[in-house]
Amino acid sequence: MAVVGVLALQGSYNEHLAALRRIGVRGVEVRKPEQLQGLDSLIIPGGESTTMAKLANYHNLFPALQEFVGTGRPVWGTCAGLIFLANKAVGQKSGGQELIGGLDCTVHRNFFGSQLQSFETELSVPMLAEKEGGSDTCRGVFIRAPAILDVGSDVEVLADCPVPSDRPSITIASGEGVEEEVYSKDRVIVAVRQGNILATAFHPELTSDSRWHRFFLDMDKESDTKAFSALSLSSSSRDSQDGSKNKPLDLPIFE
Ligand SMILES: NC(=O)CC[C@H](N)C(=O)O
Repeated sequence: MAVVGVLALQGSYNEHLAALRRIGVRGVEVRKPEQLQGLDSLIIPGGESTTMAKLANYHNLFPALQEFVGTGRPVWGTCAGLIFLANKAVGQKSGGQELIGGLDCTVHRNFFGSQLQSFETELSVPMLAEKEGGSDTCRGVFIRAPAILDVGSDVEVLADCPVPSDRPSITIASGEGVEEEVYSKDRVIVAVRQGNILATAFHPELTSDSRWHRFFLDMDKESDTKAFSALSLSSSSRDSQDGSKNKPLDLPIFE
């Protein structure tokens, strides 16, 4: 059976583990470098990226995480996890923070503003519907969310969303002082894929729609001949576990 690691330093790792359980996949908590060995793939959850980086440093996890991403095994970052995977992050606390990197994009850490500007919206995700069935939208739960300002040529954009009209202008502390941040486009990128790296600025693990978790597991199958026993679930049992088909998307999802 495929073993999916979930970085369990801080943030919504329990919700990811529960989402994996709902589709019959074993997730294991990762807190130490040696726990990355033997994993088929890794999820880096949302939370607070500066705190998570401090804890990752404390446990000397960065070299092992960078090596894991370098092996090409699937890695999915949600929210703070997206920030961790970006090659470049802006809007950081002064002094910045260490990143794992690997995803060729620039991310703004708190693009949509403070915790008070958290929101939910329906996102158009035709790719997800095409690959995993169901509706061509998904519920996007954005909690003091980052967004992706630009991407490299190898990065596929999976979803974007309108920039809220009440989005506050944000100042960025840089080495030279404080800069006003300007974003002039009316839409912003919130989900991308680059090879085996998946990143979402929102939290699919907080909804009952399992399709992002399925899509993540399917990525490895696509690029590798390894078979996930989780995916040998019959289509009827998969359908019966797919909250997006059988009931409205409910929040919150806790177990
Ligand atoms: N929900 C989240 O993961 C928020 C991430 C947050 N913006 C950060 O900087 O870490």
